[in-house]
Amino acid sequence: MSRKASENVEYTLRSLSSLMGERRRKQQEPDAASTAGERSLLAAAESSASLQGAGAGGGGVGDLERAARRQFQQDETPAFVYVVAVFSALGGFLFGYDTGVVSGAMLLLKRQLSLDAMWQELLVSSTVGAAAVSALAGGALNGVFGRRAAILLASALFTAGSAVLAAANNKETLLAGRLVVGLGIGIASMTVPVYIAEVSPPNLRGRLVTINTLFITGGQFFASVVDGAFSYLQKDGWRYMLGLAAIPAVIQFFGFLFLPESPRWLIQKGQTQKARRILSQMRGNQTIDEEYDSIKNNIEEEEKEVGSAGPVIFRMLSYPPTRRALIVGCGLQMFQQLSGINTIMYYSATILQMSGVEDDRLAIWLASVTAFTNFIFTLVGVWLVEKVGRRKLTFGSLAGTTVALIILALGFLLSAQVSPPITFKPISPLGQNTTCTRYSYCNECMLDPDCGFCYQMNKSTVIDSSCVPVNKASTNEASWGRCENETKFKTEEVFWAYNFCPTPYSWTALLGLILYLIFFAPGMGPMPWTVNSEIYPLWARSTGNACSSGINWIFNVLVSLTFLHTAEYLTYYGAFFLYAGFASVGLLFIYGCLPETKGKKLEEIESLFDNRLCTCGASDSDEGRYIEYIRVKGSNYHLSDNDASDVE
Ligand SMILES: O[C@H]1[C@H](O)[C@@H](O)[C@H](O)[C@@H](O)[C@H]1O
Repeated sequence: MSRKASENVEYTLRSLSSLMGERRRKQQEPDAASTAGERSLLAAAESSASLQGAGAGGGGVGDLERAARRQFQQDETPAFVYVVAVFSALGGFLFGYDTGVVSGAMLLLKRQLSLDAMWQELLVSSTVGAAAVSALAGGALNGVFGRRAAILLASALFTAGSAVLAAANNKETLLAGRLVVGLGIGIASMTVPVYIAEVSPPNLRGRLVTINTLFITGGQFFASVVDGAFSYLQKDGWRYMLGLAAIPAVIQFFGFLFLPESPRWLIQKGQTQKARRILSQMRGNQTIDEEYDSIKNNIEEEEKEVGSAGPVIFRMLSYPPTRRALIVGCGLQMFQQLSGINTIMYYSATILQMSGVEDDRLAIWLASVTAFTNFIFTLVGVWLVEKVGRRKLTFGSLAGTTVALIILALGFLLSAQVSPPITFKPISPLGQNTTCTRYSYCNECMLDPDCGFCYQMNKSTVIDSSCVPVNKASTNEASWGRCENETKFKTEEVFWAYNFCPTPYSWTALLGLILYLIFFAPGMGPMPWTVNSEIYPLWARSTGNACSSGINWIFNVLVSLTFLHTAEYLTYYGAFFLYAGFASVGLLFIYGCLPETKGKKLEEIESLFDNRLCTCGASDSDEGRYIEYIRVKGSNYHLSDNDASDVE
């Protein structure tokens, strides 16, 4: 093929790709029209290329294009990108570990340090509260100091917090340690998905960001195993549980000393030379010119369009596409928490006990089966995200979650309906007033956190049942009476139920629990994080993620802190019906407002929010559309005129 012909083709394809890569200029321009425009441009380029090829001696350009296409398909993502993703996702692991481990640690801690209910609650929720604050503040941190610095800070906080916790000698020090760890979790939760999204190639972005949630659920599973293992070590077992997190934190810290900054952030800060080098490293044998140009053009255009004056959050709110993206991002995070995932995880031991598992330790181990199910099905999400896309995966997942919540609620409802009556009212020892002995049915007794149900079994019927106060130091036994201790359980042949009632319908709740995790884990678990990492333009990315992660943590605290009270007022089944109601509203929201971002370049995604909010359901037919950018010629690494600024 003649040189001239090949130059022409390169020119045509180059102008074509820059035309397509260009962000939508007019926000009023309808999506469908421009899509059609892009399609016809592609077709036009293809026909002009083959015409030129024919003119230049037959089939040359066709060959060239085919070769380019082959090359494009063969391009392999360098292992380095995976290394970077895995090291970053250690942040997710720590997030999961530190939020998961506390329930097991608390069982031992409350005995050893005689913690009352307020202190127990404080130690659990202080971490989540601190995470909310630092996630919100993490936006500014990320914007000014970069993603790498934020991740380094998060791992330093994790390490310091874990060391303080392992060495703590009183509850105040424990609280300080939990706060420090919480600050680390918040920063990691908002930075890691952004960082991974910014270094990933578009075709792998969803999968790599979803790996972060896989690490979160992996951390929760590992925490439950550690809890089980150290629960045998009654004295100081909690020190190991809380302190072990320092190991992955140190690994991440040292790893990140050698890992690079996000090239997109560097370009934004004008360090273009360094950015090119890192981008080349991340893309291996693929050309980076087009990606680099498109990031750069994008930043310049955005600065022109949105300006750079005033706080980012105000600019985001006054610019319709980012305002819509923010609503979608925060909405997704809010509905993730409102569907009750953390209540399910936290109370899985209780739900399992309800289904007939009476041994406490067995329930702790079975809770790790719950965490394992959450982990394994997140893996299904990692596999599905690039196949079915974010929108279908999230919608399908939430639909299944809603059904599972209804089954779970029905399980509790049935159990309450056939709740065994209280047939035996013991007299409390002198000076011990209690409300427990006033209840007439087990389900009333179970909803009172101060009381437990003590009963005997005659074949499969509950007999001689009473409601008595629970031992404050251990919910495994009553504070007095027939269920006072293990020895009495044997001599009196009684059983003790705290937080549940023995009924023949408990399996329904177990079925609901399993279905819940199977549906929630692949979609609603990871997608809010994944989608948020990609829907904001660069200038708004850290702030957007800070806000949405903050919302996630705020709703996390609200839902988990209010669960027991909600259950007290609405009963258990009422609480799960309420979550099912929230999840149904979430379904409408996702159907109407969540666009598909699969396969798109980060720079193109903003245009998905050009249209009025809640019109996404209408553009479903466009979902399968995929535009492939092919560069025929180009070099990976060269100095451009403006790059002289930061040559090292
Ligand atoms: O995506 C994660 C994941 O689903 C976890 O299991 C849950 O505990 C978190 O709250 C959530 O943000």
